[in-house]
Amino acid sequence: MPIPDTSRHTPASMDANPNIEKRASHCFGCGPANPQGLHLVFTTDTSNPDIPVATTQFQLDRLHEGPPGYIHGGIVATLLDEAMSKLNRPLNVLAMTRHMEIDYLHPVPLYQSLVLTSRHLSREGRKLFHRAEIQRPDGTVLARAKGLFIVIDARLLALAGLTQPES
Ligand SMILES: CCCCCCCCCCCCCC(=O)SCCNC(=O)CCNC(=O)[C@H](O)C(C)(C)COP(=O)(O)OP(=O)(O)OC[C@H]1O[C@@H](n2cnc3c(N)ncnc32)[C@H](O)[C@@H]1OP(=O)(O)O
Repeated sequence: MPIPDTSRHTPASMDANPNIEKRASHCFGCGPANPQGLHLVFTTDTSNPDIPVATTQFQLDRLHEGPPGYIHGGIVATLLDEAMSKLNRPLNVLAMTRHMEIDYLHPVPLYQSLVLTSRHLSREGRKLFHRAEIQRPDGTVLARAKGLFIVIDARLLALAGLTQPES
């Protein structure tokens, strides 16, 4: 019997380390340990600490195809969600996506280098409002999203058997 590939088959509940950041190494969007993930690496501009901006460049191939030659719409949503989620740590919170809405303005092409960027808009208590865009290098916006993220408190994290990130 073949030995299971633990990078794919170990359930999160069986990971030894409860630290939330170490567990994030298999995140489909940004986890370096996920062999099928997107491996997105963001640069975060915190020159205005109240309005962080996250940016990355990416290029996908047919593994993520939807319409012939273009990225699947669900993957477009993943890209936009991932970019917005990268604004939470610079704001010193853990937060999860509660709601997002997407405008698919143009098909998003495979095999082209594209720019994915996100920006924090505002905060109301535990509600964070962000936006994100996918652009061609010439600035043409192909898809954009607005997202509502809810701050996860330590109690909820503990209930899930997880611990806070190391500061
Ligand atoms: C538990 C595991 C923890 C893991 C931590 C990982 C951290 C890092 C992970 C990185 C992940 C990367 C990203 C990912 O992929 S995250 C993965 C995808 N997201 C999820 O799985 C989250 C699932 N949802 C939940 O678990 C709960 O909803 C949470 C815990 C988030 C909040 O549940 P809770 O029961 O506490 O609250 P609520 O849901 O009733 O509502 C909350 C508030 O939102 C308001 N509202 C709702 N809709 C709208 C709207 N359209 N416009 C304006 N406002 C709206 C609503 O009125 C309320 O406001 P208020 O009444 O309070 O004023």
